[in-house]
Amino acid sequence: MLFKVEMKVNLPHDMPAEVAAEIKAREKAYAQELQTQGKWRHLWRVAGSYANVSIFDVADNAELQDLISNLPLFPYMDIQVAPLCRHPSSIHQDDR
Ligand SMILES: O=C(O)C[C@H]1C=CC(=O)O1
Repeated sequence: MLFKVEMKVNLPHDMPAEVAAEIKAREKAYAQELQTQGKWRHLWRVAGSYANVSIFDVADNAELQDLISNLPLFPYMDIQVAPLCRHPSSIHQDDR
């Protein structure tokens, strides 16, 4: 199942820089592992914002919840999720 996930990061302004850097490093490693597994299909920065638009390919809602809630930045993000389905005009056969 495909999901569009929009994440906006809101780190506390008083968070020490080294704490933020450590969380971001863990987030990057986790995000890259999920991309390697094919579960995090697309990851795009929203220009001008500390936010991203992502496409996840997971078995079901429960797996998406599990993956997202384990993001190291999860406590500091506003997240919006939308389920996707194939567009009838799409020429991409791998869209599901
Ligand atoms: O930077 C972000 O958009 C937040 C988060 C998503 C992937 C990652 O490495 O950090």
